[in-house]
Amino acid sequence: MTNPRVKQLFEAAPAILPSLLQCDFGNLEREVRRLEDDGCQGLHLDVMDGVFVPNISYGMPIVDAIRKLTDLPLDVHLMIQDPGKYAQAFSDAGADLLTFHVEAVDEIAPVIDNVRSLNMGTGLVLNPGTAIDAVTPFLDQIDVVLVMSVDAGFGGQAFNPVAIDKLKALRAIKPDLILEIDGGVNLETIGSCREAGADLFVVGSAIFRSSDYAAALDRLRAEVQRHDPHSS
Ligand SMILES: O=C(CO)[C@H](O)[C@H](O)COP(=O)(O)O
Ligand SMILES: [Co+2]
Repeated sequence: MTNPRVKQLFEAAPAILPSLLQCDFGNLEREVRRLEDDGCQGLHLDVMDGVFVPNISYGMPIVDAIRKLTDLPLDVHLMIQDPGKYAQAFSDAGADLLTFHVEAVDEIAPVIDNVRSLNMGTGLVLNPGTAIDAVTPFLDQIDVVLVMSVDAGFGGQAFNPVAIDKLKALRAIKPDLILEIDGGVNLETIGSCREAGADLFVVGSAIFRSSDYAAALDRLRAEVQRHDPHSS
């Protein structure tokens, strides 16, 4: 991995990545500063097109605005049809790690090659109903598998435990693969994700519905530490 911000993010793992979907967009700079001050090691940006998922969030201009606000690694989760068509634009906007859904493309390999050629970290995303067989042929070509624990499209949904078995299976297949989990991750669910092998934890509601982000992040980090499979 040659992208220095992605390298920095992976070295920080296990790490919590706030999903900005539910942040206060009217005060974006204040939100980003708060998360930086609270010791976050990266930000998760959810791009939804109203086609691949039944919801629209934001696109390149917001990624670009956040890039100008911070040097933190930007993990851009594309929930869009035909992601390869937009890889260059998201690279230009400042994405460091670009993840796209296997369900959104007919041919996965050319999109991986496209993202890699732009020197971004590359990740494949699996919705809860998609088996890991969809990503296993590509594990040597990618940097991350993002396992969804909700159907992509909305924040604030309940955690689907099918993700736990997928994390364990992927960890068993490739012990050094970076595994990311997204959807319904909170104080009750984050520990089992860590035990199952997750390295990067996307958290939206459990941070942004709290009045004290720092305290919410500290509690989540303590729970990750408590469930670290490497500590006795
Ligand atoms: O990709 C996503 C939704 O499709 C978001 O990253 C995710 O939902 C985060 O929010 P929450 O922690 O509230 O589930
Ligand atoms: Co996401």
